[in-house]
Amino acid sequence: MDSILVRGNGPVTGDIEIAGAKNACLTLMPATLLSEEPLTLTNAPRLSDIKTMTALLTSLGAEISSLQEGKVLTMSSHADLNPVADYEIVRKMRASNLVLGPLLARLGHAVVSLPGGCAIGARPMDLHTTALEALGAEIELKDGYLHATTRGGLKGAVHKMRFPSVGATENFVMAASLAKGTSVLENAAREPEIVDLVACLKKMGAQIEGEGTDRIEIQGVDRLHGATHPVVTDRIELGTFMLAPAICGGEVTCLGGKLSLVESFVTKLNEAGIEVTESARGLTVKRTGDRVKSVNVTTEPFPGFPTDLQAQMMALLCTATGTSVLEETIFENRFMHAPELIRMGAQIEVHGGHATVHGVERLKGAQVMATDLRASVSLILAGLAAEGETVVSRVYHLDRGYEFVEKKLSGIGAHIERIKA
Ligand SMILES: CC(=O)N[C@H]1[C@@H](OP(=O)(O)OP(=O)(O)OC[C@H]2O[C@@H](n3ccc(=O)[nH]c3=O)[C@H](O)[C@@H]2O)O[C@H](CO)[C@@H](O)[C@@H]1O
Ligand SMILES: C=C(OP(=O)(O)O)C(=O)O
Repeated sequence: MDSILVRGNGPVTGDIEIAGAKNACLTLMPATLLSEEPLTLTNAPRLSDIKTMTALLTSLGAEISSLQEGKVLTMSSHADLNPVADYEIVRKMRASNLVLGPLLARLGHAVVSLPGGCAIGARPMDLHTTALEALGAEIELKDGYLHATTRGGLKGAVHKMRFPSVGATENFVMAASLAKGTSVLENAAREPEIVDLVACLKKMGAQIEGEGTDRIEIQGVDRLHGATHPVVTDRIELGTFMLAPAICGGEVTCLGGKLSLVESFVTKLNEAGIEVTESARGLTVKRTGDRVKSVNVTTEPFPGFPTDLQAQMMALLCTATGTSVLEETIFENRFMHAPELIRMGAQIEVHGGHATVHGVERLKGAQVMATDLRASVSLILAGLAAEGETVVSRVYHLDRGYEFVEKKLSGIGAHIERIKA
């Protein structure tokens, strides 16, 4: 397994290009199952998760070509589709569950392996199944697979979720696009990736209103057609790279970055003493002072502070002046980077969903292990702020969500290299 070697760094400067969003691409790709006509995505990120979704959709009968070094994906689901999403692929990636709604809508039945828990939490599927049941699906768990059927197709309905789940919102919206009549989802998730999915579905002929609010209304149509759609900018990759100058000092412009994607995150960066300015090119981040100030952070559904930036923010706060408290409200086990940061000299106490970080002047390089995707990049960021060398092992997690990370960070002057296994 590859590792990443990072050396403590001086200030970073320059431009860094932000890719299309993993979490948008992973819901846009299954939308191909909703139509017989081709769906083309541009600005796709080059990630192992995208390869996993490609393998899953191919196993279901979709034809996918990857063009322009993976930046363009053309997909077509005109063939007879296979309704079974096999455990061997689904177990690799939680987002595989996003084929459930589209398969059900297109075929009237689907058999999708339960994705199971993962390092950051149990991540059940009840919000997905109850949302699809509201549309008339009958869903049963047998041998580790969700067996979903409809009698006479999906029917529009009003459904309120107990929590604004991102994935359940996406499955509901995709399924309801081909249901008979009007559907309303209340307490819907509002993430930009959902707005992006709806923008694409509308290009395919879907009739949807309210995306980006907590009430989405969908008027079902008989069929959807082909479309071409650019994947929205990855706000998590954006936030991650914005932290490089915040941690090392310097000035970096994240090309394509938009304030509207990362507002709550930028509020916290500003509180910590980091300057962020928006221009037509992107977001420019500058750290002028010596050390950042401590800030308290609570993760929340969008537009709140994203859980997917909590680990990286913790890396920054390890060297802040004073004490910060990070509260994780989305996932029950998302502080696994804390013991690794402690190996680097950080002073962190974790109690349930709270982590208290007492800032130290400097971290020290160490051998650390990546436990999940965002944890891995938080250790790289911490390594850039540390004295000496840090080796982050198990970086296959990193490759799920960050394309060419060594190249992108070296481009702004970071000392980082991959050690091939
Ligand atoms: C591919 C993708 O887009 N992944 C993102 C998506 O994951 P994902 O769509 O899985 O996240 P959800 O919004 O569904 O999960 C949020 C919370 O709801 C719980 N829950 C979810 C579904 C369910 O049926 N029952 C239930 O209890 C989860 O365990 C979790 O505690 O949103 C998360 C929250 O912003 C991000 O961290 C992930 O990066
Ligand atoms: C948790 C994440 O992804 P996934 O939902 O695909 O596991 C993430 O992107 O940080």
